[in-house]
Amino acid sequence: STWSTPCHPFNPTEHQLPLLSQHSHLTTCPGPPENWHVTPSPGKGLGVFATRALEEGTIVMREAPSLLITPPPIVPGYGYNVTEVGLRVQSAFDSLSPALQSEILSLHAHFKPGESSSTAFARLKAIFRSNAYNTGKDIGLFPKIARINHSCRPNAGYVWNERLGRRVVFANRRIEEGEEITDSYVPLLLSRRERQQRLDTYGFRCKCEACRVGEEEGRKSDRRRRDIKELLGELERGIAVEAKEDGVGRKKAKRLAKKSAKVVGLVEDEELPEYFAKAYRYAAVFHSRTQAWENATLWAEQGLRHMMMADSESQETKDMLQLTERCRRMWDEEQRNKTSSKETE
Ligand SMILES: C[S@@+](CC[C@H](N)C(=O)[O-])C[C@H]1O[C@@H](n2cnc3c(N)ncnc32)[C@H](O)[C@@H]1O
Repeated sequence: STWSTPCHPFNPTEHQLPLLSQHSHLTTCPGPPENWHVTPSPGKGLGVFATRALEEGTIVMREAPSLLITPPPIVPGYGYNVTEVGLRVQSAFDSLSPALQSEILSLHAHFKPGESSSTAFARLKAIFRSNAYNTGKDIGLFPKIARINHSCRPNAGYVWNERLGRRVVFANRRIEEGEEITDSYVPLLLSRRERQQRLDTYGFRCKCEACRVGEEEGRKSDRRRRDIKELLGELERGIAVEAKEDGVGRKKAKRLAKKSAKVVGLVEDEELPEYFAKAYRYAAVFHSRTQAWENATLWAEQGLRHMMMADSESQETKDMLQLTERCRRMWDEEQRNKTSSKETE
């Protein structure tokens, strides 16, 4: 990745290019070539495209926010006080270098119908609304990541990495050379209509491959996403409850194991890698509760692979590694017991 070489040490102020020019060894070091570039995307303004094939898990970008605000408290039933958000954005913007300010001002701004676009304040507010991402408890603008267009079946995932202070975008499946890199602006477990309602804020009609399908295929996709949401909710509640060792407990564990296998099938059919790690983890946990060690191990390994892509050092990933090791040990033991009982026969 761009940031992991000695040319780009981790430094929260690295976006302030004028400072870098004082360190000639930094500016003369060419660094690795980017694996993406920004170019027009028909019907979508600019977009980000892969300059070479990117294997699943490849980090596309790691970017620190250029502008970050802590939002005001949400007013119940109303949301954020928009003017207050705007004032915080303006004040953060005013403290930036001219280079960063002009990078931000070059970003896309979508104005709502009837909204004034005549003042600099109105433009900055619209830019923020059209491009910002939630960043932990804050909201941030990432000018490079902001060029990534939306898809309801995105080929890139992202996480806010608190330790690095960066948003990380990675390929969640193989991306071909020349293919547009996409992420999602809205929760994906909504129907086409609900997703479109949310995307109206950004001022476009989604024509991604998940939305472009015929009515029947579209209805199937809506149903799958709704089922995934319901099943994940049920499994989430089930995981919090210790499995009982009695007959009722075993029956319940079997039922949940079956549902976890079902949700894996659904996220795979719907091609939503964003939910793979979650689904594989549930499948591993519930199959371990039924002592189906082979399946539990295979799913744990898949879950671990996907969590490693997002953040190899997160607590979630460490917990998954432990679960994977436990499943492997238990499966090995099961194999050994089978072999020795055959030998004694
Ligand atoms: C965060 S910006 C993405 C980069 C933007 N295309 C640009 O030129 O800077 C969001 C804006 O991009 C456009 N956009 C993003 N995804 C799109 C899509 N799937 N179809 C059409 N327009 C899209 C919309 O205008 C949206 O308001």
